[in-house]
Amino acid sequence: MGCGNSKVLPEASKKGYVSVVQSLVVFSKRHEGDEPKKHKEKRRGPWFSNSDDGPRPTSSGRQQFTQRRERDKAASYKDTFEPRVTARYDIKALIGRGSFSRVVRAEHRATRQPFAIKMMEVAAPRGREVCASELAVLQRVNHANVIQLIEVFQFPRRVYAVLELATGGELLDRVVSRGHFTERDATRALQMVLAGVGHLHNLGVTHRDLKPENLLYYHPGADSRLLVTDFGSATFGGTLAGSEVSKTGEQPGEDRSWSLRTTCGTPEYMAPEVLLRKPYTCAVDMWALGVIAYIVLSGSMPFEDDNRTRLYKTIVRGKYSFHGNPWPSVSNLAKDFIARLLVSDPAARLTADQAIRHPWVVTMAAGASMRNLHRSISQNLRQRASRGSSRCPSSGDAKEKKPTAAAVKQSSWNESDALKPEGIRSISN
Ligand SMILES: Nc1ncnc2c1ncn2[C@@H]1O[C@H](COP(=O)(O)OP(=O)(O)OP(=O)(O)O)[C@@H](O)[C@H]1O
Repeated sequence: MGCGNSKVLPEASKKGYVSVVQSLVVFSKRHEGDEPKKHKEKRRGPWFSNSDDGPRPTSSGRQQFTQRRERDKAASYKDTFEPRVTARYDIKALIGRGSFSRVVRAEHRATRQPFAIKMMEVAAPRGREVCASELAVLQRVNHANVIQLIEVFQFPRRVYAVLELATGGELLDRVVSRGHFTERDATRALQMVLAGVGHLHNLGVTHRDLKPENLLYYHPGADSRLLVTDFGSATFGGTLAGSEVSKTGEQPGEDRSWSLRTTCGTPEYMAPEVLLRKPYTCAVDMWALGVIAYIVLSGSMPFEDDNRTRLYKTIVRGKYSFHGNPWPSVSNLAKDFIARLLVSDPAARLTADQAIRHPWVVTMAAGASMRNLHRSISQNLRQRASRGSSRCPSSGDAKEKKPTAAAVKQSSWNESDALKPEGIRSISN
């Protein structure tokens, strides 16, 4: 993930390893209207060409080379897949790698439907914990804006999760590639994310690693759903009073503690209470959504510093500004929306249900197209990308990953970088 590969992992499910579905789960037909069908697989080009006119054209020679390389890689990965998996799915190409996973594009042999298969290494305890968190959540969720789990194959050293295949690219890729981006476009994207996150929170799930690269479009079409993905840090717990889970009257159990403590996530998106090592709730996701809204509207980060200690201090102080382009062109309502999410006091932060009803989201999504913010957003992202590339040499893994996330892709929390809890506390005093 970006520059750093190590992260503090969230706690494993106290129930131990989740029971996984080993037989085919009937694929829900709920989104028949927007199946990807013949949408082409997203080309993994860089965000920026030399001009502002969009991605650089790719020569057919280079395309052939890339396709050949993809095929070769797929062939080598295919060999490592369990025969029971390859008997049902034809492995087509490697999509990317995570800390404990490989994601491939695959085709169901009988139906020819495309899927993503996430192969998770579970031999080591850390990988097992991440896999358990991810599956525990994915087995519960069912929402148009959350990636859907289709089926799971479990083996002693590896678990294969068959997922909906998202071919539309990451949120920011689309912002950049459109050539035109308005507040209306931003609210449409945020509405979908808020709907997905609201569903998670109502189920008692806190995602804990919301960031633009974990928001994927289902297909490249303009009408695509946006999906919340990557549940490796997610957990049950942190539910706010009034959510469906708390309304059921269930008592907080071992697995469903009402406040969370583990420090995990990606530094630039971490809420102050996480950095302060206070017990926290799903409001941390709403802070992250405030950061995401800021980025989507400006191409810059509200909290940013090469020095992590200074970064954490800035976050804990809740210090950010709406200075520089394109902020003078952005509506006050949009700024109000962000300001109500980037609130240091988690209890005063908007919930997902409140945020989706914020006047900016409601009126702008229904309104006419507004000013084009695209040029400033692209410029800011490009500046970040060039700064980032000089301070974050790519790791071996990064080569396999989409280069598209370069500008805002952030390294995950690294314990060795962490402020001592007392250090952070002294900031707030
Ligand atoms: N269902 C999916 N459809 C399409 N692409 C996917 C899907 N799930 C994951 N990916 C892509 O596969 C790559 C690897 O994802 P994965 O979740 O394994 O790791 P990660 O989240 O990037 O890293 P980490 O495990 O360190 O958090 C990412 O680029 C991600 O966008």
